[in-house]
Formats: sequence, C-alpha cells, structure tokens
Amino acid sequence: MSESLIPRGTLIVSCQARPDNPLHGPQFMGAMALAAAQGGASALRVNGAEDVRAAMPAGLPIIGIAKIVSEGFPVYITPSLAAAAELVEAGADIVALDATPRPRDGEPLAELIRRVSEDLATPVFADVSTLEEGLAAEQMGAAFISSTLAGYTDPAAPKAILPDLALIAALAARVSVPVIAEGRFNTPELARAALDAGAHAVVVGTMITNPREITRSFASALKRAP
Ligand SMILES: CC(=O)N[C@H](C=O)[C@@H](O)[C@H](O)[C@H](O)COP(=O)(O)O
Repeated sequence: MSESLIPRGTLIVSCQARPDNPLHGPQFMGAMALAAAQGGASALRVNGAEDVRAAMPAGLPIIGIAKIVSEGFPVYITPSLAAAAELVEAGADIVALDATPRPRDGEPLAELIRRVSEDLATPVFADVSTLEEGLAAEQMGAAFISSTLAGYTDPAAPKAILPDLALIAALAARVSVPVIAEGRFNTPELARAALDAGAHAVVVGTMITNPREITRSFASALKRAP
C-alpha cells in the first residue's frame, strides 16, 4: 500500500537546488538528504535522476520529480513517461508530476498517471493547484494528492506568501487517498496547521534546504522599519 511509504503526520523534506543556486549538484543534495534524515524527515522530494541517486544513501523513501522546461508548455514537473521512467530507474519510490490540465510536452495526463502506476509499478504523487484537479487526479489513479502548485499556475496573480490551507482542508474532505501539504509551509507552526487541516504529511523545501532564501528572509526582516 503506497500510503505506508509515507507515515501519517510526518515531514517530507524537498532537497532541490536549481543550476543558478550555489548548492546545485548531487554532492550538496546528497548531504541535504542525509541532514534531513538525521533531523527526522520521513521521506524526501528530489529533482532529477542524478540527485535521486545521491539521496539514496539517506535511506528514506524518495519522491522523484524531473523539472523539464519546454518552450511553450507551462507544465514542467515530470511532463512525460520517459522522464518518470528515468527517476524510477534511478531509485525513486514515488513519482511526483504536474496534474493540472495545462498543456504538456508529453502523454495526456490520464495516460501518464496510468502508465507510471501500471507500467512502472510506481505510485503517482499528483501536484495540483485546485480541488477540481485533485478530484480528477484521484479518479485517474494518483496515490497521493499534493497542494504543490497552488498559487503557481496564474502568472498574472500576485505572489502568494502564505500556504493554501483552505485547499488542504477541501481536498482532505473530498479525496480518499492521502493529501499532502506542499508549498510555502515556511514555519513549523504552518506545517503543524497543515496536519490540523487534514493533511496526511507536509513537504517543506525552501525553508530547510535553500540557505540563500533563508538568508534573504532574515536579511529583509532586518531591513524592515522597526
Ligand atoms: C511550484 C514549484 O515548482 N514547486 C517546486 C516543486 O517541486 C519546488 O520549487 C518547491 O520548493 C517545493 O514544492 C517545496 O515548496 P517550498 O519550497 O515552498 O517549501
């Protein structure tokens, strides 16, 4: 049962660093994975086959993603079966993918979820931005539904600061697979609030594994007028 891969009420740490980040690369992400494991994380979210391999020695279940930007397509989180297959080959236990209905450079969403689940025999972690997308992803066979993309699908919308706890509560009330809270859970209190809203587990990335952003948050707080 895929639910047993991620125990209820636990913390998943996202270890990701883009190429412009000084901590980009498997050596740093492998160390982040180990630090997360020692700190009490129950699972990891990791980008790309190379970093998945580097995170394996941490000994935790790995949710693999492959961020692939294709000109003209808004979907960039594991858009295709080929990308998912590379992650599974590298050792990912679960594959996370964009489950919004936006245009993608890959198989249609329902086919992608079915083939990752059946052909690759790997549970799908559906990154959604709305309740409707979560309900649809569950129907398509996703094993986990996550709020990852809430606040990130409308380029014209103002930048969201807080996580979308209302979406977590709405999903938890309507879907029967585990609902995972992800996106801007930037304090332990917000992570706790996600569980209280009905989340099965919480993913935290930036505020644990991105020292540049953590530094920025401290530096800008100090610049604010008293
Ligand atoms: C929208 C998007 O592409 N989110 C990505 C998904 O993998 C990551 O950039 C986030 O860091 C991750 O979701 C964790 O969230 P946060 O860093 O806010 O704790």
